[in-house]
Amino acid sequence: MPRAGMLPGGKPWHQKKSVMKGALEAASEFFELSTEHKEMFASADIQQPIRYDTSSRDGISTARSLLKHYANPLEDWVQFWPINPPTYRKKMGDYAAEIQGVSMQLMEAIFEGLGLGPLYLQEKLENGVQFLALNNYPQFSLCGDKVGLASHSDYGFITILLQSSAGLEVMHHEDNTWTAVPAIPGALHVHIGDNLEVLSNGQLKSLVHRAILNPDESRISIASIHGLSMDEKVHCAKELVDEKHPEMYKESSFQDFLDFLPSNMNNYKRFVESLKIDRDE
Ligand SMILES: O=C(O)CCC(=O)C(=O)O
Ligand SMILES: [Fe+2]
Repeated sequence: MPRAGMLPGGKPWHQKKSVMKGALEAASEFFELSTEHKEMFASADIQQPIRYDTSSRDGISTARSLLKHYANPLEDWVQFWPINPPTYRKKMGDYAAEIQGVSMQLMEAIFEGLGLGPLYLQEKLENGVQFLALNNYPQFSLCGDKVGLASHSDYGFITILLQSSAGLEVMHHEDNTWTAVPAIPGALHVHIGDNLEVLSNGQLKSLVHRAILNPDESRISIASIHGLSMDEKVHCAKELVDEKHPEMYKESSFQDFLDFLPSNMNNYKRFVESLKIDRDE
């Protein structure tokens, strides 16, 4: 077990806190620059496989802007990251590496809890996808929509989220009500994604969440999504399937999810619902 004052991953707490602070600074500087110099970010600075987007309604930029890029292994992806602000790659890289370590420790504990052993899928996760989604939300204004990001569940096994101020809300499975997740300085929020629901054969459920605009200030969140590599299929762990607990979900890969998204997302609250095997047929 981690000692008090330490997070899994080894570094003392105060060092991790400064890594988190650095990531929020880098994200905030990136979004400031990208708003001021849209043309620069539409061309040279941003290449595939990185995506920068901003949405506006009736010409007013009410909704979030976002930057998405891969992060693991860092040495393969960092070359695609923004070169401006100049500190971006260092600060976000330190954060990404730290969080990848934290995710490995959390996955060990989760697999142990499921009875699969702490080393289950370890190598595949070490070489798996880490996907960073940086979100920049404007302050809530009375004329706009209060929802900055509509309800969804994340793909992958777990998401580790850092928020600059409050805005994240999570939905209870039992009654579909929303609870706000407080923004505690230096705290990370972790939730379960669709892959872990499939792998655990339904023992764990992916969490539906959304982002609400903050009435007092603009807000940044950094979601780090952890999963297997792009084409690797995730299926129910065979150790968790028996006569009493038949396989509940079809297998799928990250790539299947990306292919599914554009046309189907409106039909399902969570991607994982499209994978459910109907046993009444
Ligand atoms: O901004 C937030 O708090 C949530 C972000 C999120 O859910 C995502 O990027 O998938
Ligand atoms: Fe999410």
